[in-house]
Amino acid sequence: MTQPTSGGDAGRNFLSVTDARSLILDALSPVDGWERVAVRAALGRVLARDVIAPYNVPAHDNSAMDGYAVRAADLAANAETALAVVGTAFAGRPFSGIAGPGQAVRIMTGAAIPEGADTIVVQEVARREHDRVFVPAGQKQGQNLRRAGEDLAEGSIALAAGTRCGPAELGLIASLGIAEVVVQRRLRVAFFSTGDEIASIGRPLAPGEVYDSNRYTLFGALSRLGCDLLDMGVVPDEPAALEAAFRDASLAADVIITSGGVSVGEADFIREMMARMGEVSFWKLAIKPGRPMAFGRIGDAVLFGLPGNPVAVMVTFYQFVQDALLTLMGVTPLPPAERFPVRADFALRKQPGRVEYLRGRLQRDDTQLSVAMAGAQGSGVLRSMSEADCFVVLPEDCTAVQPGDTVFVQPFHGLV
Ligand SMILES: Nc1nc2c(c(=O)[nH]1)N[C@H]1C(S)=C(S)[C@@H](COP(=O)(O)OP(=O)(O)OC[C@H]3O[C@@H](n4cnc5c(N)ncnc54)[C@H](O)[C@@H]3O)O[C@H]1N2
Ligand code: MOO
Repeated sequence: MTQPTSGGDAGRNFLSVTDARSLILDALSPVDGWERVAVRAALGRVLARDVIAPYNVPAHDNSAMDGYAVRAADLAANAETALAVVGTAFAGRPFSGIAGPGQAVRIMTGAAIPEGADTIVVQEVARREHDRVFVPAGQKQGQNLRRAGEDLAEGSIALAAGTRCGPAELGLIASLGIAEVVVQRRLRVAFFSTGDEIASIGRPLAPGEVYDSNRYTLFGALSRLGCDLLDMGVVPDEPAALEAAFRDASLAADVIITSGGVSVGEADFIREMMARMGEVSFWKLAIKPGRPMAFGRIGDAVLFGLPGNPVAVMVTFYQFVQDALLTLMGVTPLPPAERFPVRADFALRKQPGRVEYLRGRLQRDDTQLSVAMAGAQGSGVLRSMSEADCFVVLPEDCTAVQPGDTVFVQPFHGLV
């Protein structure tokens, strides 16, 4: 395991984002269990076994263009060559004869290359006169041909175990004639919100209450990952209720995600409860937002105690929890974090010693991409999260940003 290092902040030994990620990912391995599903049902699922190509793809040498299948040896180097057209090859209806010396076969895209032919001349350059075709000089042997096994050789790994299936993978599996694949079982994730001030939607707010948004955000994020969800609602700040919720969650799920109660407030029983029921570390991360976070285990379940602030939930989910869940789901390798440099269109002062995730909006003019702030940056302001399309990631040592500076952004597309 990586040794935690100080994230600065006046030497208060905050855990850095990099170390927290390593501590989490090093502690996790894929859950056991697989099932066999039909190709369509594999969308979003993780392959538990390699998919092996049962035959060559393409299965036979075939034409990449509509035109004429010819023998390169027949063609004159510097002059037009006349050939006798002896038949036609269609995709799915091959020419049954042989293309002999001085002969050509009319051929359509995808049709098998007739025996004897080795080159395709596209019809746009050929001149047809009755049963003869005139081929101009300058053709290259083997042109416009797709070779058998060019995409995948029989017996080779078409998709490795650990691949998460998207549309391309479904198509690839189908192209091999495979109807079912073996995938990892779905991850079971239990989640609840904590806090006496948190009200579920569907009733008016009492004074001092706020509606529960975190459970809806988490529902969205977890649903996209294809997890089996156990939504346990809002659990009040009462030891007996919290204990029952943790016990039930740890028996039913692989992962428990909570929000709220991980800081140091007087009503934050949840910290004590987590510590008593399992092996849980409480971290102060060198990050903003999302500073307090808990990670560990209760029974056999992996626990993430996320901070209560709604944007802190999203930042910690996407910077830590998502890759942890993908690891438990068996995804390997993890998709690389996409980051790219753009010009800042804003000014900002920043405390050193922590990574800040700002909500940004990418803007394009004719020549370059830049990023503006997406609105108020408080860690409870979900509106700017909804208006943003990227995180602007300011590293620990950054102390200020001026318009025109280069900053790194992490686009939501592909992340969220
Ligand atoms: N003395 C200190 N105070 C705080 C610290 C600290 O280090 N020392 N950290 C601050 C930071 S940063 C955060 S983030 C919060 C996180 O604290 P908790 O995890 O204990 O969260 P709560 O106090 O329960 O809630 C914080 C905030 O978020 C609202 N909230 C909570 N749950 C929901 C929900 N499900 N839906 C919508 N909104 C929710 C809650 O009402 C609070 O406003 O602590 C700081 N304090
Ligand atoms: O860092 Mo807290 O995470 O401000 O919201």
